[in-house]
Amino acid sequence: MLGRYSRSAMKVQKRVYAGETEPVKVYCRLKPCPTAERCITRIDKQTILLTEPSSEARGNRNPRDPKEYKFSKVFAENADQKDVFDEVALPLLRDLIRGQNGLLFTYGVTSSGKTYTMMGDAKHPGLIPRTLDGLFASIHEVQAPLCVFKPFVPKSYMTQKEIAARLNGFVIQDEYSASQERKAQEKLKRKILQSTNGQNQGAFSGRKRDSAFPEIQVDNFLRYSVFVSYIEIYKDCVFDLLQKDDSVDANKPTTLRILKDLRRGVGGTYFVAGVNEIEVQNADEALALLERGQTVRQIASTKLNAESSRSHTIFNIRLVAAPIEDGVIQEDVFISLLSLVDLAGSERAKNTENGAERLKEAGKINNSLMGLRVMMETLRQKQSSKNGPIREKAIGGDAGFRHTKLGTLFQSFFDEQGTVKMIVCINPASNQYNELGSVLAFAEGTQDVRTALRDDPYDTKGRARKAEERERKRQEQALEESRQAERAKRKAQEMEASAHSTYQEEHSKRRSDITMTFHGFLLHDHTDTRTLPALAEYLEERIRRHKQMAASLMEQETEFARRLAYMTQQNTTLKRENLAFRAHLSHRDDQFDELYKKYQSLLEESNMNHQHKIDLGRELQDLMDAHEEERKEWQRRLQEESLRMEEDSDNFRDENSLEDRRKKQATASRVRTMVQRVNESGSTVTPSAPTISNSSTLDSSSRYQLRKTTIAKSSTSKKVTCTTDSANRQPLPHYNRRHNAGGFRRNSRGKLLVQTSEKRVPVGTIMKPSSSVMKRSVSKTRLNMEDFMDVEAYALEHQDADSQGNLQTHYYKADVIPTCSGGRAVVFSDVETLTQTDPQAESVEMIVEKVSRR
Ligand SMILES: Nc1ncnc2c1ncn2[C@@H]1O[C@H](COP(=O)(O)OP(=O)(O)OP(=O)(O)O)[C@@H](O)[C@H]1O
Repeated sequence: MLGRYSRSAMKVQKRVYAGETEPVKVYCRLKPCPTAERCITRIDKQTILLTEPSSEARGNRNPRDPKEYKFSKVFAENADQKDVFDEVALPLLRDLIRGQNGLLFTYGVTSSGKTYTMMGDAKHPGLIPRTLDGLFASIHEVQAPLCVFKPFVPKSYMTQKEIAARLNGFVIQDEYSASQERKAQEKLKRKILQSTNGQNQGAFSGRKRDSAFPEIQVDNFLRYSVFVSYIEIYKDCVFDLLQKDDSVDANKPTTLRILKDLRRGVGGTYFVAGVNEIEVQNADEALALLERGQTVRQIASTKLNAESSRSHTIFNIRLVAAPIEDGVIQEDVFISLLSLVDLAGSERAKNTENGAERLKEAGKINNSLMGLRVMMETLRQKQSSKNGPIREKAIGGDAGFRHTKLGTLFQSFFDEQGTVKMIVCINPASNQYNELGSVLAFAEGTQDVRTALRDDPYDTKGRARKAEERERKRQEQALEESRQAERAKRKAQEMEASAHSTYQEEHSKRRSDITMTFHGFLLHDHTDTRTLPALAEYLEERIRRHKQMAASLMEQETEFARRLAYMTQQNTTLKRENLAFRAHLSHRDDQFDELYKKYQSLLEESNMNHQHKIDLGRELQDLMDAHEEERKEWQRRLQEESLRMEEDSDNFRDENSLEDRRKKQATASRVRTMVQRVNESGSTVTPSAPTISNSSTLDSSSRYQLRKTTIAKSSTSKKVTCTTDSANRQPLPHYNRRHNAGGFRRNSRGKLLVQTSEKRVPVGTIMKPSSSVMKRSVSKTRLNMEDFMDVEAYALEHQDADSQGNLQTHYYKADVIPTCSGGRAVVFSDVETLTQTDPQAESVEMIVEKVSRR
């Protein structure tokens, strides 16, 4: 619960300076109200009275008492924008130029004039355009060239501590690098400004400008630059309204990226990481960016289904300054920030339109506004205790700043970092009564919160100390130089004296020569014709020598002047080279940074790859180990198995050897009886001719019966039948058309080329193609390519001997197919083999012989 606010703040009116504290100043601005009935009356410059409207009071059993609220100043309904600027924003602008941070926000119910106060329009420019105009009017003579101040970019070799100390800060660039970046910066600005398709652009360019600004003292020993950024906070999400990469078109609502990272930067102020901050050189540029931001906001809000007034906007002006010495801007950079905030309208949920989304939105807005109120109240309570802490940090960070994005960004200003001011905008119409009580109570209570200014923000003491130090060094140097000059002078005097004495000696010698000679010229009278010509000759000689000496002196002078000019020229060239070299060096530095970054990332990648390689090696080793294990296991099993088989076969052999011997003996006696019988009949045994038969009639029990295989051509079934003994009956093979003696493509009508061996053994058997094919065949022993051109089939007859020495004739059959390149491909499709054996070789005697040998 928020407590009641006291008015003690009003007592603290005196201006405070660095190291001291001051209360948050709250101003009240009344919006012109056309209706007659109103609930707010301005009593005096600082007081307003809130009265319950008669319409409300009639239905209320307990009518509320009128209540007075006091503020730093109450602007009447007819107060113009300039009045508000002079009273509220001008001191903040002064502070900004003095290096102090400042926060100014407008607060109030929807449509109470917050945006009007902050922005205004071309005819009535609000606080932002006026602040920008005032700022540039003050610093234009001491403005640094564009891009001399460059936002700090962390380098890969910096430690986290070094980075943290300079985050969101600036560095100084040399002229060469600045000129390199200038074009890119201009291009970026153009791109951002053009990206709104010119919508709403330039409304402020024709704004009404004040003829003169109150003079603001600037430090002439500093050089300034201005950077602006513009963000929106909607439903506690931060959006960059100057984001550079999206073109903004009313027909194509843009998507604003959410920036999540709020960080503490240099000087302890919070900033939105990744926000686009643009250097501007005049108020028009800054306002064009502001308008662009507003257009983006309107277009984006259409997409978000939100009205622009449902979000908070923050326009940040950062003034960057650095001392200049001997025309060179020094590295000591000072930054001050002025945040101009247009808060979303505070309204009660019951006043919002129906709809869950709207209620949620209102809830978020009220949350952040309520967060703000809670923060203020906590600070107020803590600070109200005697010698209570001023800084939020000293309070222990429990003031609730970091619960919302808005709170986090406001925190810096309550942390010994600057001045805070608030304008509470009031619509005095009577229908606003219910809203105004809480708004005014909060606004009045906020005045009890104190903030502290930064102590010596431009480090005036430090700079004075440094200036003293420099002066001391300069004096010491001057003293040393004067001593050296004295010494040199003395030496020069000595040298001069010695030269003089030498000269004197020489001169006196010459003089004495002359004098001596003169002594010889003793004129007796003007008719002394002996002395006078000699004297004239002597004088002429003297004159000639003088001329010679003058010419030599002139020559020496010319030579000296030439040398001096040469050295001056050399010096200028060297200076220029030195400058170029420095620029080059800085460029190299940047390149080095880039390369170092790349090197780091490659190193990381290589480390990762190395680790990956180690992991893969380990995996491979594991797999190999597993494989080796498996192989050993299999070997072991194989050994076991072969041992077992050996044992089995030994047993089997033992069992069968007896049986075998018995069978052999029986067979031998049977054959012997047969032979005997044949001998008795007196005839010889000849193998029977092959017969066409469907079955064997031989004794199936005999292991040595003659198997007669007959190949027959059945005219009806065209099947090859194979007769075997019934015990070893095999499944009947099927006839394959390919094996037909034709064997070539069925419908082939082309010629057949038969290649036979030169030393062909005539077989004269069945292995011949069908007669129709044979009629078209050509037989050759040696072939060349042309032979294949007009044939469709090819047969190769090949003969050799088998392992028994029997003749084998192979008949390879192939189709000859033309190829696309005009050649011929030979595709073998079949082979017939005929083995011829001698039936005599298997005579009964031989069998008997064989059997008896076994
Ligand atoms: N002091 C004033 N003088 C003249 N017109 C005003 C004044 N204050 C506000 N207005 C007008 O009132 C209307 C609403 O004002 P404005 O948009 O500034 O309200 P707001 O508080 O910013 O609303 P929201 O919370 O919706 O953003 C505008 O048309 C504006 O021109």
